Amino acid sequence: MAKFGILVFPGTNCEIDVLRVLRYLLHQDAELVWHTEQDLERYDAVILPGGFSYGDYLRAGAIARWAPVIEAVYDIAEKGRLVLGICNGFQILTEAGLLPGALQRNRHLRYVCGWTHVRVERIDTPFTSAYREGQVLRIPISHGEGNFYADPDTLAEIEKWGQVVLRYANPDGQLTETANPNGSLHHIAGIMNKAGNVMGLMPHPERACEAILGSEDGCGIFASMIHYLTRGRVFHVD
Ligand SMILES: NC(=O)CC[C@H](N)C(=O)O
Repeated sequence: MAKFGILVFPGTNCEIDVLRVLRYLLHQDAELVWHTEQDLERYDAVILPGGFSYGDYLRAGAIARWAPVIEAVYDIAEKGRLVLGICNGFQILTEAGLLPGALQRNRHLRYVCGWTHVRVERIDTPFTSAYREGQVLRIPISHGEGNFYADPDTLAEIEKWGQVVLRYANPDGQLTETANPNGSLHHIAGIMNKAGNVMGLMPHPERACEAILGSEDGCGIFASMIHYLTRGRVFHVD
């Protein structure tokens, strides 16, 4: 069993969904952690869930990034523990400099909420080993600022290091214009750091872990993390 800390900032709203998946569906030790916490040493993995931390004032994630708990996130990331940012959590991780690039307002300047498809680009990571290479996942999105941007040099480096984990695609895995819901460069939906222990993604895998909710495709993210943490290595299912 792995021990997960789920960070909660004022305005976070997806923490119970993540807690439910980890505790009741996947039977892990998981608990909520308030943003004032300064020590995350007791967790194998930390998740920054979605929401509207500090009301998205200034920019989504720009204020949460200065919360006391973020210093502790730097510490455990440095030690190679797993850190996953979902939606607003991804925004906070880019603001904190733990992941490259930025999440700008959606290209059409509208909030988008609905189902999307993402193609798994890497399966040799602690977050995606439960999937098949090129597998297309059906996972919902819900954001106003999900338009991934990086300057040309940073984007080239992200691609060169193979840091793109998920790209928006159509159900056949093609990177068509209409499959990109927010204008993200290179269809980027999820990236990791160079070390491979910090990942952020805009889609909400915790909302796609039960068939009754319309998809179980998101569960592989959490299952991969658990496998990595309990077996100590990346595992390929097939
Ligand atoms: N679901 C979320 O985490 C929303 C993220 C952020 N508040 C946005 O609108 O972009």
